[in-house]
Amino acid sequence: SRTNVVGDKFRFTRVRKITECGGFLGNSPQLVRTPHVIVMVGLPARGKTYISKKLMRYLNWIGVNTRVFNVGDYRRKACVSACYQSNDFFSVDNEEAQTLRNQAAVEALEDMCHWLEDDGEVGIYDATNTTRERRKMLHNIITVKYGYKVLFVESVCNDPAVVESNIMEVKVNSPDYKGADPEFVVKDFCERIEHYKRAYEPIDEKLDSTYSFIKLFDVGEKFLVNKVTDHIMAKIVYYLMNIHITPRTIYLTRHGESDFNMDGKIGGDSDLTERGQQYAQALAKYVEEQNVPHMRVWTSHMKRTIQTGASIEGTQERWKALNEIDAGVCEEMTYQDIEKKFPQEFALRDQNKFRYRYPGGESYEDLVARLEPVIMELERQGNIMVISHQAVIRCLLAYFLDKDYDELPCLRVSLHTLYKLTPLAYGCVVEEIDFPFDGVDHQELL
Ligand SMILES: O=c1[nH]cnc2c1c(-c1ccc(Br)cc1)cn2-c1ccccc1
Ligand SMILES: O=P(O)(O)OC[C@H]1O[C@](O)(CO)[C@@H](O)[C@@H]1O
Repeated sequence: SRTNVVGDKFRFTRVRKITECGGFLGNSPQLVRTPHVIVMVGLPARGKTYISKKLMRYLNWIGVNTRVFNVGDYRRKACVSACYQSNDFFSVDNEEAQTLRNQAAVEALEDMCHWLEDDGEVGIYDATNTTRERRKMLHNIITVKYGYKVLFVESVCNDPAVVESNIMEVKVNSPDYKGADPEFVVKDFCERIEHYKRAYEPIDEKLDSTYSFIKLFDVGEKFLVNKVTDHIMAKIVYYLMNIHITPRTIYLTRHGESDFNMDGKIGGDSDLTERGQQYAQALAKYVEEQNVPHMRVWTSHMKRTIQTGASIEGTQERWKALNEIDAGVCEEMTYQDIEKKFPQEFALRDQNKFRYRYPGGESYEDLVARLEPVIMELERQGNIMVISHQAVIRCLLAYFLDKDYDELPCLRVSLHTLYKLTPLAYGCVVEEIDFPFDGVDHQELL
C-alpha cells in the first residue's frame, strides 16, 4: 500500500489494479484510483436512471469499472409489489413507508460502498436525493467513513412534454405499475411527483458550494458545474454535455467483400470484389428506399469502405480512427501463415484477445481508445451510417449494446450485413439486415 498525505489526514490509497501477468507497475498514477460515487439528484421522471445507465455503459466501455445502485430496485425487493398500493406510499407523513424507503436507501449505499472497497471504481447511486439533509448524510458517509470522492449530478427539467414522454416510455412498464392502465399510471405518477415537490431542495450554488456537482437543465440546454476536481469527473461532465435524446437511427456496417477477404488475408487496403460492389449498390438502394432524413455517412480512410459508401446520397466524412485494427507484422497475412510464422503470437492472442497487441500493431484495447472521439461525436449526431471494419464495428457495437471486454472481440459482425441501432428508453435495440450477396465470411460460417 502507499500512503497519500491529504491535508493533515493520512489516507491509505491501495494499488487498485494488478496487471493480468501478476506484476504491478509500481506507482504509475493511472493504476491508483480513488473510488468515486456519482450521487444522482432530481424529481422522479427527470432521467436519473437514463443518465445512470448511459454513464455506466460509457465508463465501462472506456475501462472504468462502473455499476448503478438503484434505490427503487432495493425498495421493491424489500417490500413485494403488494406494499405499493398507491402514491401515498411516497408522502412524507406515511411513517411506515418512510422507514421502508430509508432502509432501502441504506442497504443500497452499503452494497455500493462494499463493492467499491472490492474492485469497483465508480458507483452510481440512483435515487431522488431531493433534500439537502439527505445529500449531507450521503456525502459524510461516503467521504469520511469510506474516503471516496462524491460528484452530485442533478437533472432539472420543467418541460411537461419531456416529463410526460419519460413517464410514458419508462414508468408505464415499471414493476410498480404492472398491468395498470396507462392513463392511471400517468395520473398516479404525477401525484407521486407532487409528494416529492413539497420537500424538494435543489442543489444551490451558494448553500452547496463545497460539493462537487453538475446541474443539468432541460436535457443539456444548460449546465452549472462546481468543483470538478479530477480527470474522471471532467470526462463525466464532457460526456453529459455531448448526449441528447432526439430520436434517430445509427447504421453500422462493414465494407463489402474485398479481394483480401477472398484470399483470407487480414489488413491491407484492397479493393472490393464484384460481390462487394453489388453490396455497395444494394446499400445505396436501401438508404434511398428508407428515405432517412439528413443521413450522414462516415467511412475509414481505406479504399474498401470508401467504395462501399460511394453511391450513397448524403454528406460523407473519412475518419482515420475508423481504420481497421493494425495487425503490425501480421498485416496482409492469412491466419494460417501467422500460425506458422508466429506460433507464440498466435497462441498469445487466443489467451486474451482484447488485450493482445500485434507486434508493431494494435490491440482491441487500443481500438477502444482511438474510437472514443468517434463515439463522442456519434452521440452528438442524428441519423448516421458508419461504414468500417470487423474489429472496429465490434468495438462500436459493444458500446451501444453494453457488451463486456470478453465478448467484444468475438461479436459476430458478418460481411453484407447492416446493423440498425435504435436508442430506446434505457438501451439500444439492434436489427440485423442481411443482404443476399453472401460475402466469403458467410461461406466460412456455413
Ligand atoms: O431531463 C430529463 N427529463 C425527463 N426525462 C429525461 C431527461 C433526460 C436527460 C437529462 C439530462 C441529460 Br444531459 C440527458 C438526458 C432523459 N430523459 C428521459 C426521457 C425519456 C426516457 C428516459 C429518460
Ligand atoms: O480480431 P479478428 O477476429 O482477427 O478480426 C479482425 C480482422 O478482421 C479483418 O477486418 C478481416 O479479416 C482483418 O483486417 C482484421 O485483422
